[in-house]
Order: sequence, then structure tokens, then C-alpha cells
Amino acid sequence: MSQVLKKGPWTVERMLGSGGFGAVHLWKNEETGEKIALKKCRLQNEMTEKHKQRWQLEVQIMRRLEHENVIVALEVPEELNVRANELPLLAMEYCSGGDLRRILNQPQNCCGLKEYAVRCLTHDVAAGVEYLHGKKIIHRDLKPENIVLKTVDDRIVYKIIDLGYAKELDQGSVCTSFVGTLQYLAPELFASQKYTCTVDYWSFGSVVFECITGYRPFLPNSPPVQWHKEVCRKSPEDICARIDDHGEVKFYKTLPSANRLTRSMQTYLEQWLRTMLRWDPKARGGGLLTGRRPACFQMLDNILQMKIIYLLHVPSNELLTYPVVEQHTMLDLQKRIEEETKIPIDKQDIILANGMTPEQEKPAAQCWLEPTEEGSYVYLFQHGTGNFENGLRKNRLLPPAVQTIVKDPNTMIPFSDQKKAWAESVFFCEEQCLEFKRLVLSQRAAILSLIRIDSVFVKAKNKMTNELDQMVSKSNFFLESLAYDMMFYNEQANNGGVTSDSVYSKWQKMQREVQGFIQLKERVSELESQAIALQTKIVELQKSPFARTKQDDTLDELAKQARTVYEDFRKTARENRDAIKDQKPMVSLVVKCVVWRDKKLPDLYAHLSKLGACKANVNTLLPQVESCLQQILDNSRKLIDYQKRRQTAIWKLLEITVQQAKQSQPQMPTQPTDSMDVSRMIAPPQLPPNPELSTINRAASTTSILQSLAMSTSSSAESLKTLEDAKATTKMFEETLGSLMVEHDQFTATLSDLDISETGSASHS
Ligand SMILES: Nc1ncnc2c1ncn2[C@@H]1O[C@H](COP(=O)(O)OP(=O)(O)OP(=O)(O)O)[C@@H](O)[C@H]1O
Repeated sequence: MSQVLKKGPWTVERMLGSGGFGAVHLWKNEETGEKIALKKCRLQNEMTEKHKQRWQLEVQIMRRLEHENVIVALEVPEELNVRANELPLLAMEYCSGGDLRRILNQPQNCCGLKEYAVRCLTHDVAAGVEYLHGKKIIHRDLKPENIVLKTVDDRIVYKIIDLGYAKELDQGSVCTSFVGTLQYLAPELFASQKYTCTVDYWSFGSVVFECITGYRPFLPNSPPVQWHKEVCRKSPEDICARIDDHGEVKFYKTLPSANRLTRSMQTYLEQWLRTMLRWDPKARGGGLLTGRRPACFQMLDNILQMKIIYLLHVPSNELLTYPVVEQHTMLDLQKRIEEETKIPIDKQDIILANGMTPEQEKPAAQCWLEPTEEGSYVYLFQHGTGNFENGLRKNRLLPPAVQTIVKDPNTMIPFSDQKKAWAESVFFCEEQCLEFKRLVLSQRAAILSLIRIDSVFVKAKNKMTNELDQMVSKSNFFLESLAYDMMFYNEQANNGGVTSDSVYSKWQKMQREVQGFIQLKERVSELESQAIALQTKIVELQKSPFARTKQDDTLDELAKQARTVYEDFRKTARENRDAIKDQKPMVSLVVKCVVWRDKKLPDLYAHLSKLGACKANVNTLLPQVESCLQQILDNSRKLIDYQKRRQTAIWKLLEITVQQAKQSQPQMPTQPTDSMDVSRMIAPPQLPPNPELSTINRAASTTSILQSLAMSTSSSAESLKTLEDAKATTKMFEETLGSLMVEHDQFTATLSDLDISETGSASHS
């Protein structure tokens, strides 16, 4: 096919791959831009009649299948179709992501794929396998080469290809056709025994294991016969077998530590793998559930649907995981955190990526985020502590295999050990990079959290300042008015007018108390200067290099170099294994990585520590500001109350005076008063000096003074010097005006009883 590059509008772009039977090419329609993968049997002449029939049958089966995770068969374009006597072609949707083997071969995946990719592929392949089994099709040849990737709506979809071809092949051809991929074959197939669909479980489990760790589960480098002899000894729970340093086969029930799974995911997938990698085909997959669904698919669904909270414990740089269900409250989650980290619940400072704090009354699931490729984390700090010692200590560890080559870069070790040490070195560099980035993200969340709480603080502080200004104006006005009242009171009392010791002493008490209100100014200015210092610190912290969007990419660069060195190592090894014994290129990168990290990490933790201290500072100042604000508001309320009381007292005095006047001589002419005459407030009326003045005369004078007093309250706002004062007093005036008007109405009524008009002119003399 490679010679024929064009057929009608179709052009062959390249070969996508080839296997035991077919060669797959990518064809493009130049007119429509459509791309298809076309598989042609490449052994047409060598195939027996039986094989040819099977090929035809499988092509027909393929065309009947329809599932997102099984490759879609398409109509072969007319221009590309073969002659009637040739084997049919298989046209398929083109999957541009290549196959899973290509992904596993990438050096960054030498110790397994990221958790997100493992989740997605496990989900998709399981869905495809369950669909095929539902259609009574056993794939029998599940392996990374037979899983292809296609991007659909920004998501990678994994699809099973090459299905059914091996299904009915006789055992002899199994052995010849499957050379090189025997390690994915279920043992019963390999040993020519009867089999069921559980053979696919074994292969699927092996593929998932390899995706998690970078290598196959059982003795990946052993020849088939030895492999079978050794692996059949495995216990039902074993999911891995390796040959140790003494040449002994060792079985393991857990996954090796160099993988990218988080704690919970690792535990769940280990359980699942134990079900999938059972030697006994009947026990494999966990049997059928009541609805006849195989248990292994249900188990996987449960794992993948689980809401797992990824909580980075920043002080120790440890990623903790907490699976939660809807019923879990925040308190439940915090109790589990307390158990594990020993941080008391009230000291736990949990911050979401956007800097918000989870709401206590909402379920714990609010901390759960849809899994993403980069990982979605919640951050745990400890209130009021900047001790990050553990975080620094934890990062000092090198994986054992890496330690060996770092200790002695000239050491001669077997190829497989060297490969492992180099793979783990790449993994180590990648992990340092990831962990550092995660810590940088934690500081971003911490800054956002600080800014959020600071904005609450600044608001409260501004309110405190404003309310203080108003309170001081009100107090000044009140004190001025009161002093004025007291002066008038004394004046009329000295002239034989009404007196009330209790009123006067209350006024004096109010005067002292209100003078005390003004002293809050000092407290406020003290808090303000602390707030200014705090704001300066916050601005400084925001200028830190760690707070910048663009971060130093040294670790990225070192990880990239480690990948390249590893890739070169593998290429060279393919030609001559003995050619590479020099550990230095990789060791040098690991050392650079450690040196950079050990230099930067203390800086980052120092920055985190300052952020923590600042937050603690805000948390201490905020309640002080709030309590000061409360005091100011209380004082303001008291001022209104005092103002009312003062008014009431004046009007009461006036009422008494009028009553006295009424009782003594109602016909006495009163001195004319002009309630609108503002000059009265400034220059109080001169009372006649004659002590013999009749009661009515004194009453009239007192009335006049008290009237002035009353009216002075309403007019004083105009005479205030500043606009601020005017605003504050106007507000207070509005509040007191109500009571004043009521009193005034009563007074008018009293005057009319006395037959004295409000303007002061006597109606009868
Ligand atoms: N639809 C497709 N889109 C992209 N690449 C494909 C597609 N189908 C196959 N390939 C590529 O071609 C390779 C060979 O395909 P396939 O496994 O179907 O061939 P085969 O001859 O049946 O192989 P085997 O030896 O497994 O029987 C795959 O590993 C994959 O890389």
C-alpha cells in the first residue's frame, strides 16, 4: 500500500501501525478533510482459508458494534475498496492520540501515568470490555497496543481496537501469533485450558498495573515457561512478582511506592487488582452480582465515583486523602484530620484553592473537586503557627534505587537495576517539580485567603473610623449644647427660677460620661496604626517571587533534562546494553534538583510562615476592631438617648414653670418671645434685676430662657463650624426632633390654655 499514495480524493498520510495480521494506514480525503484508519490484511497470501473466513467474520462483527470505547468501524470508501476476491478492508475512525504503548513509552511515564490518566483509561477500557462481554465477545488480546486514544470535546477517550481477531484462533496459532505479548495473556489461555471472558480481566488488570507502575505485574522479563512455573505459586492476594537482589522471586500484595497515585486511590485500586489478577479464572473478577453484573465492574464504578478530597497538609508537605459521602459533615472531616495530623479542630485552617474557607454548616463534599489532570487540592494550614520543619525534612528523602547511584555514581550495577534507578530518578525529579508547584499553589490559596479576610478587616476598620468621626462630632455637639443648657439653667436658677438638683446632677453625669467617649479616639488611632503596618506587610508579601504568576522553572527544566537523558539511555540500551554503565549524567541532574529544592524550599516556607503570621495578625486585630466599633456604636446610641433625656428635662422644667405661672396670676402680660429669634441663643434675654418681681414675671423669664434652650437644640446644627459636625448633628437632630415636636405641641397647648399665643403676644391683659 505504501507505493500507492493516492486513490481518487484519498491520499495515504502515513502508517499508523502494524501487527500480526494487519497494517493500518491513515488516509485523508483531500476534498472533505476526512481522515480514516484503514486496516488491510498484510498476510493475504500466507493465510489459510479458515483464517480468511475469520478475518471476514470479524470485519462484519466490528461493523455491528457501537460503543464510545470500542473503535467505530466505517464504510470503506468506494475509491479505496478492494477487488471482490480479496479480503475485505476494515475502515475505522482515526484516533490521533496513538496507542497506549506510545504513551507508556514516554519517559515521563516510566514510573506510571498520572492518577487522572489512570482513572480515565480504567474507566473507558472497563466500559468497552463490559460492552463486548455483553455482546458475547471475548477480546483475548487486551494490551496497551490495542488501546488507542482520541480527543473528544477536550477529553481523551480510550478505545479498544483489534477486537475479536484472536477469539477463535486455535491454541497453536495463539502461541505463534502472540509472541512478544504473552505477559498480558491469562494463564489458562497460555496453558491451553478452557477459558471464559475472565481471560480479559487478567489482561485488563495487567494493563492497568502497567499504567500505574510503568511495568507489567509479574516477572516482566522472564521467559514464558519460567514465568508460568513461578507465577502459578502466587497467593490470591498477590498483585506483583519481582526477582530480588538474590535472584529469588518475591510476591507483593501492594503496588510499588514509585507511582503517581494518591493514597486512597492506591488502596482501592490495589483491592481491585487483587480481584482482577487472580490465578483461578473462576474467582477472577469477583463473580456475578445479583443483577448478573460482574462484581469487578461494579467495584471499579464505585471506586471511580467516590468523592475523594485531596488535602495538602502544607506544614508537612504531605498529600492526605479523604473519601467522603453526602452525609459527611465538615465536623466529620475535621475529626478525621485531627486524628491523622494531630491538629486540633479549632486550629485547622482549611483553605480552598480560591482562598475561601469551607462553610461549617455545609457538607464535607464542598471540599471535593472534580478530578483534573493537574490535580485539585484543598490546603491545610495550622492557625497561628509557622512551623514548617516537617515539610523540609520530608523532602530530603531519595528513593532507595536513586540513593544507590547517587552514593556511588561509578558503581557497576546490572542493566535492569540501572534502568530502575534511572526511571526512579526521572520520577524523583518530576515529583520534586510537582510537589514544589503544589506548595506554590498552597501559598497562592493562602494569599487569597489573607486578602479575603483582610478585606473584611479593612471594611470593619473603615467603618470604625467613620463611626468614630460621627460619634466625636455628636459628642462635641452634645457637650456644647449641654454646657449651654447648664449655663442657662444656672442663670435662671440664680434668678429664682425653677431648679431641679436631680436634673442638674444627671446632666453633670452625662457630661462626664460623654467626655469619656471621646477618649476612644486614642484606641482607634492605635488600631489604625497597627492596621497600616499590617497593610504594608501584606503588600510586601504580594510582591514575593512566589506570588508571581510566572514561576522560576528550574525544576521543570531539570525534570525535562532527566527525561531526555533517560530516553537516550533506553535508545542506547536497545543497541548495546553494555555500552551504558555511567551513572553520572543522571546523578548530576538528581543532585542539581536536590540542591535547588533545598535552597528554595526554606524560602518558600519562610514566605508561607510570614503569610501565616499576617493572617494571625488580622485574626487578632479584627475582633479588637469589631469590639471597638461596637463600643462606638453603643456610645452613639447612648448619645441619642442622652439628647432625648436632656430635651425631656428641659421641657419638663418649662412645663413646671408654666404651671406655676398659671397658678399664680393668669392675667399677667408675658414678655414677648420670638421662637425664631436665633440671637436669643447667642445673647440670652436679660432678666429684670428686681428680686420683687412677681412670680409670673419670673415664670415668663424662665419660660423665655427655657424656650430658647429648647429651640437652641434645633438651631445649633446651623451654627456648627464644620460640615462633618453638621452632618452628625443633623442626624441626631432628626432623631430628637420627633420627641421635640411632641413636647412642643404639648407646650403650645399649655400656652393656649394660658391664652398666650406662640408668638408671645398676650390676648388678654
Ligand atoms: N483506528 C486507529 N486509529 C489510530 N491508530 C490505529 C488505529 N487502529 C490501529 N492503529 C494502530 O495500528 C496498530 C496496529 O493495529 P492492530 O492492532 O489492529 O493490528 P494487528 O495487525 O491486528 O495487530 P495484532 O498483532 O495485535 O493482531 C495499533 O497498535 C495502533 O497503533
